[in-house]
Amino acid sequence: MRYMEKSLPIVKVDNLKFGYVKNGILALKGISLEINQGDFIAILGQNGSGKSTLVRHFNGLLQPTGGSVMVKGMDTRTTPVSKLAASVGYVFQNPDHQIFCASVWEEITFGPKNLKLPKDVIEANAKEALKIMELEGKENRHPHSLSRGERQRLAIATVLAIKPDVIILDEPTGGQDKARTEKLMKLLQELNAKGHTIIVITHDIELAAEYAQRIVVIFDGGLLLDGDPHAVFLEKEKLRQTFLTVPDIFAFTHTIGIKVPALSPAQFVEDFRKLKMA
Ligand SMILES: Nc1ncnc2c1ncn2[C@@H]1O[C@H](COP(=O)(O)OP(=O)(O)OP(=O)(O)O)[C@@H](O)[C@H]1O
Repeated sequence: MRYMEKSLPIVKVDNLKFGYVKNGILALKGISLEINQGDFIAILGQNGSGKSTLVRHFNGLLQPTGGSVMVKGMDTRTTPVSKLAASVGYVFQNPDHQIFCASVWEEITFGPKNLKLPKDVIEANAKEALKIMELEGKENRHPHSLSRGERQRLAIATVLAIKPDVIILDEPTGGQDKARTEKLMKLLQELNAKGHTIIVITHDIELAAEYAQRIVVIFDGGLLLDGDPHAVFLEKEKLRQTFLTVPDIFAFTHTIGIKVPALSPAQFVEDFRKLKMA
């Protein structure tokens, strides 16, 4: 069921601060951000800038040290993680931090069972997720006997089986080849078109440019940039500060004076074709 309260942001982050107790690191230094239903966001930033720490607040894995995070109007500090899990699914950067069952089938049905979904819905969701992630026929395998790429896809499938409003993927393309990466990003686009809010953490600015409608750049625990890819890519100074380089095709088409610079080579070719036909 998609979130219908359109007047409210689906996730509202207000002056979020977070410090890790064990080493005293202040990972988030006061971030404010509103995520709307249907957004497709790429979160960029250097290693250790706070990207994972930020998104782990969205499903209650972490609780704010200061400020607040509201999900569908629910304060994550007072809402059980099990309730948040029905709305926000988080795919870990390392699938082995997520996978713990003895078989693929157990793994894929664990989340829906925990949410006490009806048996037939659990089965249907699990089968659909396995099909989408091309893991059919591997139901009885031990997850740790799968390849790294397959384990990554299983981790994604476990979240898809819950059908949460918000799907967060922490560097989902690690361990996937180019074809699979493209397939995964296209799948995320389809899920987005069905109303799911998609948040992808990535170091791949080209990927962000091609698929995301909004780019958020985190720098040293703070929000450096937030906007559509064109607006963000024009902020050269700020991007330089965090060692991000705009995609070559954007830089090229911007330099030669194209009014709306291309975000991907495919888009450039498409724009050029249209121009020729006009
Ligand atoms: N479990 C933890 N315990 C203590 N400190 C942590 C923990 N996780 C992250 N940190 C620290 O918090 C800061 C932010 O880390 P975080 O993992 O959120 O960054 P990131 O932008 O996701 O990095 P990467 O791109 O490397 O995944 C870093 O200084 C990191 O060392």
